[in-house]
Amino acid sequence: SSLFGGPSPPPIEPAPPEIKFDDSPVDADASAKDDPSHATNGANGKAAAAQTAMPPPPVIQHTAPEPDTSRRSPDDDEQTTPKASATTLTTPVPALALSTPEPTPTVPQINGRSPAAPTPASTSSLMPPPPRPPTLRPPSSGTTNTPSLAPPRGRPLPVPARGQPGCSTLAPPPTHSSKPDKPSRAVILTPGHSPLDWARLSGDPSADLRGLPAGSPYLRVTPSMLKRMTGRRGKDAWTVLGGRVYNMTPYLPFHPGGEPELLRAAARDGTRLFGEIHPWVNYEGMLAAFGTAGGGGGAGDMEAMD
Ligand code: HEM
Repeated sequence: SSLFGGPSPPPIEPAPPEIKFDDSPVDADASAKDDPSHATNGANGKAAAAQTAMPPPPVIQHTAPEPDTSRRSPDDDEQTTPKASATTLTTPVPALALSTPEPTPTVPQINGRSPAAPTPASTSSLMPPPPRPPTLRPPSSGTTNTPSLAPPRGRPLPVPARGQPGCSTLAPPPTHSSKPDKPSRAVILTPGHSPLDWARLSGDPSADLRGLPAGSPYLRVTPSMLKRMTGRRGKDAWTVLGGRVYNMTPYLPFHPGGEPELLRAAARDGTRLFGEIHPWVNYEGMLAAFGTAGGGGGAGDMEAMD
C-alpha cells in the first residue's frame, strides 16, 4: 500500500480491461478467418495471433488498454468493465493513447502505475533509497572480521628449517663463494672499454672483429703465420686457445689483465697461460663474435703442420 499510496487498488483493475479487448478481437477474428495467409502481412499476422489466443491479444492491448486505464482508474468499477469496454475502446483510443504521458498531473494513478519513470518526484516518494550495506565499512576496525589474513592462532605453520647451521639456502656453497685468494692483477681500463662495452661491441653482428675481409671464410693458420702475429709493429695479435686461432687485437684494450699481459700469449699457443690465470673465463663466449662471416671469432683453425 505504501508504494502505490491511496489509489493503489485501481492498478489492479487495469487487468480486466484486457479482457474487454477480447470483444474487439472477435471482429479481428472474422477478418483473420477471411485471410488464410496470416504470416504474409503484419496486420494479418496480428489478427491470426488474436485467433489462437482469444482472451489476450497482445497487439491490440498496446493501443487500446492505455486509454481504458485512464478511464477506469477514476471509475474503479470492476463489474461494469467487461461489457462496457468494447464501446470505450473505439472512442478514446486515438486521443488518450497519444496523451498518456502528458495527463500525468491530471490523473496521478495512471502515472504511478505504467509510466512511473517520467515523474521523479513520485518515484522518490514511492521508492526510498535502500539502506547502505553494512559490509562496506573500512577494514580498520574489522580486524576481527578478517581472520583469513591473520595467521592461525593454534598451531604454528610448518616452516623450513632455515635457521639451522649449514642449511642456509641463500649463501653459496663455501667451495664456490669466491675466487682464489690471490692479489688482483687487474688493470684500470680506459673509458669505453669495460667488459660491458666489450659485450656490446662483440654482440653487434655488423662488427667484423676478425681483421679479415668481410665474408672471408676461416683461415687454415700455419705455425709460421701464427708467429708473425705478435701484435707489434702494426701486426695483429693472434693466439691459440683450445686448438683454434683467435685474433685478440680488438680485445686488447678491453682485457682486464691489461694489454701486455694478453700479448704474452700472442703469436703462440696461449691455452696454458690462459688456464693458469683464469680458467673460469669463457673465452669462447667472449671471442665468438669476433667476426661474422664464418663465425667463431677467430682467425681459423690451427694448422698442425706448416
Ligand atoms: C683472449 C683470451 C683472453 C680473454 C678473453 C681474457 C679475459 C679475461 C677476463 C674476462 C678477465 C677478468 C677475469 C675476472 O675479473 O674474473 C681477465 C683477467 C686477467 N687476464 Fe685474461 N683473458 C685472456 C687471455 C689472457 C692471457 C693469455 C693472459 C696471460 C698471459 C691473461 C691474463 C689475465 C690477467 C693477469 C688477468 C687479471 C686477473 C685478476 O683479476 O687478477 N689473460 N682476462
